Amino acid sequence: MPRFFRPSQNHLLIWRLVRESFRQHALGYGIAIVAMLVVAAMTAASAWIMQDITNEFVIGKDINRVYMIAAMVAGIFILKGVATFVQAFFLSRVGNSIIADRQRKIYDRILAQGISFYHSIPSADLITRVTHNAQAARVVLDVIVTSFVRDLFSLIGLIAVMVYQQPVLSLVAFIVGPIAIFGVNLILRRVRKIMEAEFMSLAQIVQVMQETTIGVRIVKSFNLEATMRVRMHRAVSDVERRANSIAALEAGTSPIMETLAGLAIAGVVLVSGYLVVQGGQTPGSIMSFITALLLAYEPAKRLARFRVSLEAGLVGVRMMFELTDRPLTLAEKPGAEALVPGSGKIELKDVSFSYADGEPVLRDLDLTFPPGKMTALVGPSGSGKSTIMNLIMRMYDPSSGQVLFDGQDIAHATLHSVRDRIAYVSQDTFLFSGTIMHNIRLGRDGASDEEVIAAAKAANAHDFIMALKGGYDTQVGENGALLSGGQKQRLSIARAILRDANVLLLDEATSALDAESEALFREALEKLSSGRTTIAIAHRLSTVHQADNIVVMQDGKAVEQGRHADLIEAEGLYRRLYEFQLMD
Ligand SMILES: Nc1ncnc2c1ncn2[C@@H]1O[C@H](COP(=O)(O)OP(=O)(O)OP(=O)(O)O)[C@@H](O)[C@H]1O
Repeated sequence: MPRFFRPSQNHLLIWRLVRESFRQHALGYGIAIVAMLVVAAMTAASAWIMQDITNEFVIGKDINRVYMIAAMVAGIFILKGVATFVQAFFLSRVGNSIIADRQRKIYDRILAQGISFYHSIPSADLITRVTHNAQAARVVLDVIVTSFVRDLFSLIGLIAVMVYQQPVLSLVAFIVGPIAIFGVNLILRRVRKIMEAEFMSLAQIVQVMQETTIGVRIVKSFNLEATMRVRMHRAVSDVERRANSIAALEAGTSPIMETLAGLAIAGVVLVSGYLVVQGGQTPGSIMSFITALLLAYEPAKRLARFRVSLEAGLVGVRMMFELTDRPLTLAEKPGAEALVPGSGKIELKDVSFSYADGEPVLRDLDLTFPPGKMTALVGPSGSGKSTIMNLIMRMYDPSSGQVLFDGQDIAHATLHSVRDRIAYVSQDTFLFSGTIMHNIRLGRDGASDEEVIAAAKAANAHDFIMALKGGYDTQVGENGALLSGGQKQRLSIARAILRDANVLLLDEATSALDAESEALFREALEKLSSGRTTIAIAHRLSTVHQADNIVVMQDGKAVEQGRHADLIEAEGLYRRLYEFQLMD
């Protein structure tokens, strides 16, 4: 797991989280903190008043004082109840808003990342982070606020009562505290390790689930149910085991605390009994002291466990900052400007490129894609065809050289303006959840229903859409599961037609369509490509026949160029590919 933060930097992590969150939610936290201070004060007051209760009842026998004390007791508890409500209400509201906020921030950052980021982190890991890490931020802040304000101030108030009432007895209680804290801290290191491992197992569950749903056809047809079940059950058991370990560790703090507290309280009872019986002290003071001691136990216990709870949450917070702090893998240059629209001429000038630290995939490539013409890219698998498209869409920047749109280097343009010029029809059509209307309209935000229908007609999709029961309002299912391959392709053409960009990138599907679908698709494509700068990764003979120019790629270089007939005549690589019925 990549780590930006070492454990010793926990305090920096906490400080950053607290600073960012408190600044944004100052009012909510302010109200919750005031309410917590009231709770702390009322807790101390309830211990204090035990003195009066005991003394007046046992010794004073004054009925008017009893009324007054009863009223005070009622007042103290009502005030404490109201303050507890206010504190819980505002803390939850702020907490929920922090989760929502963090989720938005994590998602926005992920969305801003370049494509290589997505290849470096498994999607299941990202999904788990969006859901769990934001929760962790809330947990950590809740622990900090309740511990440092409510518990700490309650404890201070109660200790003040204890010391005031019985300074000597208080010493007995104070010896025990540090021992308990030391014992609990021994547990810390293991909590951190287990939490990190638990996160990985959670991501594993999401991953198996994703693969099961996306790959359900393969799972079923290859009888992979048993294999998937084993993977899932293993991941689930891992999470279960780790959750149990955490529970055991957290519960492990209780015996330490209970034993020590029991000993302390027994000691106090012994000494105080002696003081009352032998020393002639008033029972009221002792009662008040013992009440304060008993009430101090819970906040003291929570404070002692504070670091265990914090550590568990910090694992998620650390991962969250690690994700949101990651530099963008592809960013706009400062002062980037929108491309000035032109005829649609695209050039690659002396372009070399390699993915990450790998071998060069493109080498000193010079290519020109003339405006309004169709260029077919052909070549053996792995020769760099898709990489050329990636660079034209600026999914990556070249290692050296330039990609020019109408003479302008796209590395200096805004990403939006580059992609706005392009309509991309990918090999595997991707449909989003929603209706057919929605899916086509993604081509151009704000297009009217009529424009969508016109695009569908031009893409030869209108007739099949109308034959569906729901027409344009038919839900396509996850990634278009309810449509055929040919139908999905025509929808993606409709989307590209609607986009009306002057550059068309077409990554032709390798899988064959039936003759009718193929004919409908091809006709739609011809309409789409006419008058646009079209670059097609071609797997079909019909495409290369239609192309104005064919670029033959091999090992990252353009080894041949020309029209179909010329290349056949040249008897080079193209001819061999052609004789093998083209491409891969
Ligand atoms: N994201 C990536 N990270 C690392 N290497 C990659 C990545 N994508 C492609 N490659 C490598 O780059 C080389 C060129 O790949 P590219 O996809 O451009 O070839 P192609 O000609 O489109 O192949 P095909 O016709 O099989 O799709 C291949 O060796 C491939 O393994």
